[in-house]
Amino acid sequence: MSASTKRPRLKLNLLGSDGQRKCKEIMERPVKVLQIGEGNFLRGFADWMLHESARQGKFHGSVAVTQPRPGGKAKLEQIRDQDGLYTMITRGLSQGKPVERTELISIFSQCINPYEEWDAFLNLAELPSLEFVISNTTESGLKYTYADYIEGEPVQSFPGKLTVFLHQRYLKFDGDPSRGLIHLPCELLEGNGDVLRSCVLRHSEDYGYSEGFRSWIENHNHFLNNLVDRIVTGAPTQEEADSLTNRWGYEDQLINTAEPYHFWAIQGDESLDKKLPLKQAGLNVHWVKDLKPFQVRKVRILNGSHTLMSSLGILQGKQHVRETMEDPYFGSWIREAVHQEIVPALDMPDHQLDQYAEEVFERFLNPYIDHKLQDIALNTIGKFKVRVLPTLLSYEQNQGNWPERLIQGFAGLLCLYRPVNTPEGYKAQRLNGEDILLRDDPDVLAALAAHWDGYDTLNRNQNQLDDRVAAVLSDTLIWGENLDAREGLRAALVREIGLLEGEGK
Ligand SMILES: NC(=O)c1ccc[n+]([C@@H]2O[C@H](COP(=O)([O-])OP(=O)(O)OC[C@H]3O[C@@H](n4cnc5c(N)ncnc54)[C@H](O)[C@@H]3O)[C@@H](O)[C@H]2O)c1
Ligand SMILES: O=P(O)(O)OC[C@@H](O)[C@@H](O)[C@H](O)[C@H](O)CO
Repeated sequence: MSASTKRPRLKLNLLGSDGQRKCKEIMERPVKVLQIGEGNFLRGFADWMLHESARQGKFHGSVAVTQPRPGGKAKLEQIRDQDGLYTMITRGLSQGKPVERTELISIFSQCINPYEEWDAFLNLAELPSLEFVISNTTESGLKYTYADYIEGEPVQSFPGKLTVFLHQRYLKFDGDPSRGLIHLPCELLEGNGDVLRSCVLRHSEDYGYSEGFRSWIENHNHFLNNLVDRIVTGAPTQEEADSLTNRWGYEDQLINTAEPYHFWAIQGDESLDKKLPLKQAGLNVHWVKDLKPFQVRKVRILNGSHTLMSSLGILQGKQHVRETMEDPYFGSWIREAVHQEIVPALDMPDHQLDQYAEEVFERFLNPYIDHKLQDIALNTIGKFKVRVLPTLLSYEQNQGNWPERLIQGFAGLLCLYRPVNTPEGYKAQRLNGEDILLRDDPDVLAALAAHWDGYDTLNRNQNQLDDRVAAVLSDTLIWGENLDAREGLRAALVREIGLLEGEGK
């Protein structure tokens, strides 16, 4: 029997009178935010920020949390069961020093399952206090999916549900411009605000809503493009959870963990910080005119170095980001790749980028996080095209030669992605001969499998390798362009692949 089964579940009445008073003081504030999504990320990011601002007496509101899809009601029930309370543990290194903070988050005042409580969900739309909609439904949730709306029945998709919700608000307040909402979709898509707005407009046509409604959406609702950045790692191990249960005297089923670093860039006027006082609460939130530099910086440096290290690291038998960073060879290699090749290829002041890169390395070395390379490697080809390839190409354009380490990373990707179709899916071999499953676009994997079919690393000659690399690089289905037309790229890759194959023997 685990230690946790002997203890009561976290509830308001388990807290001392001071604890209850502090939590209630926030939870009894009017609902200002509709939250669509109850996942780890939002609870470890936006809710944690709103709680901090509320705790400081700056944000005078609370959050109504709702689940975004019919499945997964368990998490919402856990939230309800714990009176909306959960514990947030922030830990890692900050400026080289270990940081650990435990906070009880009490920002949820309502908890609604739209698939069972459709009317209660729509009633939230009529609240005069409501100002914001914050969502995170992964990249799969923020998209248009045609579906009819049958009055009284819940809409399945997130944008479809939001459209009906907004229509209810429009009718309730007779299209009052001041009742429009501010939308912050946190999904990691470029132009996330624009995407959500266009989904809502398409659904409003599908549902036959009036021109007046569409104009209210376009003119009086603000869909803000934004970029979120924080590594939120969710529940701790069962062993640690049991030990915390014993220490606290109650069980919290919703413990969440995250790194200290947090960053939120929102494309919008800074005056909005009066309504959503996050920056003034000292949080690392930036209201910006142009989100693009922040997006490029994060995608090329943080996500780019993740992607770059994942293929080479997996090929060489590494498991985690920290382990890769701590390896004397790989650790220096990734730092040099960022400072000497990624940063110079970006059209931004180097000192700011170098500083950001150092923060990223510190995050990668977080002793509390085991971030699996194989998780990062999910859909690597697509990620490589967005996160690494543009850097490689602009470096060559600016400097007139191919960047050594990015070419090595690309060669690593080409060596790993020689898939063989098996009953379990497309598999590849590491340098030590071990099989691993590749999780990528099946059409791309099939094309790569065909290009490498029959290739034998032990008995090939230079021309055979050259031919195979030419076939892969010129495949526009894989890269979206003929990369073999880029002068010198094939030769540089063939050289590095030759070295990697030599190492593997
Ligand atoms: N965890 C992190 O460190 C981190 C950091 C930055 C961004 N993100 C992004 O946040 C997203 C969610 O991560 P998480 O850690 O909260 O995961 P999670 O599994 O805890 O939560 C996922 C949430 O998305 C919803 N969802 C999933 N598929 C959906 C769909 N098809 N339609 C509607 N809703 C759907 C789930 O119901 C749940 O609310 C990821 O896509 C990730 O890219 C995560
Ligand atoms: O989440 P993905 O799969 O798109 O990318 C893998 C990592 O690069 C990513 O999760 C980062 O850790 C995250 O984007 C940090 O904010």
